[in-house]
Amino acid sequence: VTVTVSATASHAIPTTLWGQMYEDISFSGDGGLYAELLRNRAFQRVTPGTVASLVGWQAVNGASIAVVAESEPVSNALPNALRLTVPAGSTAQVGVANTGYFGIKVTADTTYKASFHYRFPSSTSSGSLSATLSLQSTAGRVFGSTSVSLSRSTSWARVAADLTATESAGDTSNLFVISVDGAEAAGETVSLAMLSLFPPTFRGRENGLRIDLAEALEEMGPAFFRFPGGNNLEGQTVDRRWQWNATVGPLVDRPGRQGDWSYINTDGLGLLEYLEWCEDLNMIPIMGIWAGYALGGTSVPQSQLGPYIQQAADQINFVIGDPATSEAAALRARLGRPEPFALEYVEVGNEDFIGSAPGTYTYRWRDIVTALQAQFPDIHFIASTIPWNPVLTPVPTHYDVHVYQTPTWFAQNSFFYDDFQRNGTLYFEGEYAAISTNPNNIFGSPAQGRLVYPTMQSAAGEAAFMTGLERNSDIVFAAAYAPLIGHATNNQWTPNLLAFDAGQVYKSTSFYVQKFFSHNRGDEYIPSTLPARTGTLYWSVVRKTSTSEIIIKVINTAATVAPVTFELPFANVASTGTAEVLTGGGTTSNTPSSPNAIVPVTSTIATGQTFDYNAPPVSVSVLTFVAP
Ligand SMILES: O=S(=O)(O)O[C@H]1C[C@H](O)[C@@H](O)[C@@H]1CO
Repeated sequence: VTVTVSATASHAIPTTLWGQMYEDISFSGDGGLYAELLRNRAFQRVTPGTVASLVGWQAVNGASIAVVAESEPVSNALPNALRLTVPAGSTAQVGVANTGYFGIKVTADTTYKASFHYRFPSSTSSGSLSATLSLQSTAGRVFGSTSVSLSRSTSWARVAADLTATESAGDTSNLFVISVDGAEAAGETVSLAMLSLFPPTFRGRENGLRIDLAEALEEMGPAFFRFPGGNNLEGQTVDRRWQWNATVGPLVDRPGRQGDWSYINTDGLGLLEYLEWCEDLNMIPIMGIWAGYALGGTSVPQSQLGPYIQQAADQINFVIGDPATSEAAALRARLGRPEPFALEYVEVGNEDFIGSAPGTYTYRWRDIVTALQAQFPDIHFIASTIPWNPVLTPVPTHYDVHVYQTPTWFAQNSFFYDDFQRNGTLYFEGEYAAISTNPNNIFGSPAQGRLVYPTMQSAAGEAAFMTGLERNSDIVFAAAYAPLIGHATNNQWTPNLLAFDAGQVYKSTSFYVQKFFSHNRGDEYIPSTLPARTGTLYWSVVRKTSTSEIIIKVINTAATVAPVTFELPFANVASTGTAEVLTGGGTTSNTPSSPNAIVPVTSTIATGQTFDYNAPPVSVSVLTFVAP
């Protein structure tokens, strides 16, 4: 194929084009990006006395443990506590252990920050009781420990201590243990609440993020961050929706909620943490507000939307409001952030094209946006229905389009936006991923074609589609693969851009494609010969004006080499450039057992006003060279 590149750019590429969609799904937040190591740390939303109430916890050396509804709870938000009773006659170290979120990684010379609230409901003895906090293997090998002194007060007290591991554990089957001397504490009962164990966090932020996951997300070079969902914004019922005000302030005041992906969310990673994360990575937030529809099918009647619109206004004011005029903004100031954050985009709901949602979105969108646009005239509100269906007023300026499909669909639909009318509307390709090879059952099981991890074929299909998003970035202002993160085995959705377990992060083929495009976005699009719409070879040409570089992305979805000749109209094209190439077997994935099966390879290539490039079978190539 010969590709003739035009001399002039057609449009500027929005700096917001490539970013991340995040929600707590497949333990991507609790147990993943959020660095808290203890599972069920505050017994939030559990029913005392049930087996589920003790998930993550186990007795040590004969202690009796149970989650109870505390007669005097540690806070209004946290009604439950773990009651630990030391049996009479014991001489061992007796206590309770947490197994973490499917394991706990222990690294030598690392300091962990432990803390918990406690009280002795019926203190029979006086004086203080020494307790040992330790990190140990399930076989009892102690990697690090420290001791704290518990005053035998009947009212709640908080203890915090650093715990340094002196050796690394061989695997992640480890426990965090709180124990007391059985003889000294025989017969005594202590209540434990709001327990926590943090490893070092990304940029050392308190209540922060797991370093290896955060660094992988940073490596992608995202321009925006959409949160808090996705389904996890919506709730199965109205009262289970995500509520911003329940996710800010001291952890002891955060009640948590039943998330929409089968597990309880601690909400320890909350609105303020999301906003600080956006600033740390220089990402613009695309913030979701709840829009009156719960996933179980309930829409709030139009006459009852008022309080929810007010809650959304407060959420926005928490982000950008003036502490002098908004209570929500004053709360932000009290939490240490008087100055506003940057916010330009607010998405109204999520996937309101499902079930009965479109029918009520007409009034939900109208009443919400009419009220909020008046209060926040500089915010762009994004509609989450199918574009133009239903017809909405006020007319949306932005739509969020989602698609989960096969690798072939993505390659064959890279011209999806070429035929869209240019009427000022902008599009957010808010969720897309090749998730199955079975066009007749996209959302089925692995046995039915569902991908467990991205493959080279799925990544190449997505890359082909992304050349179309780049070509149409005059109307596509942002795009994100979804889901972003998922636990390798304990998940509710596959494939995920990043997989992880307690020990490490696994970067997928699709992760590298997202990184390729994000790091090589360029700032102006240069038209060229159009690829065949339903062929197997796709490309896009951009210019990075700051370095006078031309960047050509070439995607070959065929199993055979694709020779391409590029003809450039520029005078001084460098004679050599670099090629970053991701290629491998079409069905090959990076997995926990083969984490680096397919990784980018960089090489030098010959370039010039006219040059040839052989795109390897099933490959994504980024060719970069200077052409001043
Ligand atoms: O069940 S789905 O609707 O397909 O769920 C999808 C779409 C939804 O926005 C997101 O939360 C989820 C996976 O990323």
